[in-house]
Formats: sequence, C-alpha cells, structure tokens
Amino acid sequence: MTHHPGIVITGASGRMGQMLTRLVSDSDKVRLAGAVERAGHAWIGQDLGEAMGSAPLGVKVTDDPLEAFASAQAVLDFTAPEATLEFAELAAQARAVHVIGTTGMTEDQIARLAPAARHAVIIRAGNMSLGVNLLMQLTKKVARALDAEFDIEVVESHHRMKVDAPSGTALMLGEAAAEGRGVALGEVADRGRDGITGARTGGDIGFSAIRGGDVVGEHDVMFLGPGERIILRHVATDRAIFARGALKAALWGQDKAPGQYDMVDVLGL
Ligand SMILES: NC(=O)C1=CN([C@@H]2O[C@H](COP(=O)(O)OP(=O)(O)OC[C@H]3O[C@@H](n4cnc5c(N)ncnc54)[C@H](O)[C@@H]3O)[C@@H](O)[C@H]2O)C=CC1
Ligand SMILES: O=C(O)C1=N[C@H](C(=O)O)C[C@H](O)C1
Repeated sequence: MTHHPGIVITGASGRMGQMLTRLVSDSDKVRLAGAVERAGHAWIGQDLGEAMGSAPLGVKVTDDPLEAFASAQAVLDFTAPEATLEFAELAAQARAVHVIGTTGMTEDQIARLAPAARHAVIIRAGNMSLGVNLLMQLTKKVARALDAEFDIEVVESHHRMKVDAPSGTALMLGEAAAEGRGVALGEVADRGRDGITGARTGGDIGFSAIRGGDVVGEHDVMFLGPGERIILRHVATDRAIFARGALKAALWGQDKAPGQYDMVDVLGL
C-alpha cells in the first residue's frame, strides 16, 4: 500500500482531464485515486485508461464525486464554474486539496468558494504554467514603470472549443497590469468593442479574444505608447505545462493551512 497522495481528476474525459490522467498515472509521487465525469457521460462505469483508448488504469469513471473524493488527498479540477462550486464543497468535506483550473467564474461564483476554503486548501489560477505566472510579474513591473500615455491591451488566442472570454489568463494579466498602475481592473476594463465606439479612453485596459483551430493558448500584453510599443508574449504549445503546474500545486498544498492560494504562492514568485 503506497502512501503517495491520492489524486482525483474531475472532467476526466476533457482536454485537460486526459492530459492530467497521463501525467498522474506516470508519476511516482502520486497515485490516481479516482476519475469523475458528469452524469450521463458515456465514460461513466468504464475504466479510465480503456475509455482513453489505452491500457487499463484500475480506476472506474464515476459520476459520484463525494464517493471519489472520500479517499483522495487532492482533486484536480478543470471543468466548468457550477461544477467547480459543487466540487469545492465536497473536497472541503473530504479535507482534500482542491486545485481549480476552471475559468469563466463570475465574481459571485468566486466569492462562493470562501466557505470551503475555511476547511480545506484551495489553489486557483486561470493559468497554471510557470511562464504565464512569470509574465504576470513582468506585466506588473512594466505597468508600474510606464505612465498612462501607454495604452494597455491584452490580446489572447485559443482553440475553437473554448467557451469563455476573455480567457482566465487574460484576466490575470489584466489584473497584474491594473495592480502595477495602482487602479482597479473593474473600473478600467474595456471588454468588448463594436460599432462606433468613440476614441479609446485613456487609462483603460482593453481585451480582445481570437478563437479558432487548435490554438492551445497565446497571450500578448501590449503597451502602446507614442513612438514605441512593448509587447510581452506567452505562447503555450502543449497543455502539459498546465497539468504539471496543477500537480505541483496538489503536492505543495498537502501541508498548508486551509485557505485560498494561487500559483504565485505555489511557485514562490
Ligand atoms: N488554469 C489553467 O491552467 C487552465 C485552465 N483551463 C480551463 O479548464 C476548463 C476545462 O478546459 P478543457 O479541458 O479544455 O475543457 P473540456 O470541455 O475539454 O473538459 C471539461 C470537462 O469537464 C466535464 N464536466 C463538466 N461539468 C461536469 C460535472 N458537473 N461533473 C464532472 N465533469 C464535468 C465535461 O464533461 C468535460 O469532459 C476550462 O475552464 C478552461 O478554461 C484549461 C487549460 C489550462
Ligand atoms: O481553455 C483553455 O484551453 C485554456 N484556458 C485557460 C484560460 O482561460 O486562460 C488557460 C489556457 O490559456 C488554456
């Protein structure tokens, strides 16, 4: 019997779910303890490995998160906002570390995570990669150094199946830029331009979203000034970067006090 932390993967059939499954089942630091999908999904009751078209993994996909979380030390959750809220409550009951990669949560939904975080560790980030979390620090620094003569625009591209916009990463980068400037993002964000918009409002932070093909995730933070432009860019070419960050977070969280954390905490940036 191994004492490695048991990991449950929610949304196991998804793009991130399958990436996480491969990483967790190949890891010698953790063990795959469960896999959850939504009720009615074709994979329910099947062995996760076989459902993925590979060797059996000895874990059946279930639609009962409570049962799956009971034997887990961490839940890796890349699903959808309402599902993530349900999982937060159940992970807290099981005292399992809840790593949340799900994006598109409203302010109200984020606030509803607070009760769970009183009992368990929640680590949430719109992007789990080292590169993007470093880019946030750079964005903050550049925004602090430049005055409002430089317009800030965040431009992101993702695959055609992505359901939320702007991306969680774009919003993280926007928050970093706003913090660097000493303003509240909610007061300066410009999230949709169409028609006769009028000239750009000075001090706004603009967001643009491109959707198409199989783009994993690309983000530019543009500082557009008189006579010059600075562009900070992150390009993800492999979802493994997000999965590696999530697994790192699950291990980091094992000895932490209940509360809400992010990848800046995990990576010590
Ligand atoms: N924070 C990060 O580093 C990253 C975050 N994401 C985010 O993760 C989320 C998922 O992304 P993808 O894997 O590309 O999407 P996907 O659509 O391929 O997978 C989502 C999975 O969640 C499942 N699901 C939905 N509701 C459920 C429920 N109630 N119970 C169990 N399973 C449920 C779906 O059936 C699906 O299999 C999105 O919000 C995306 O933006 C994606 C990549 C990296
Ligand atoms: O949906 C995705 O694919 C991604 N979502 C995250 C986001 O919303 O920023 C992270 C990454 O860009 C991939």
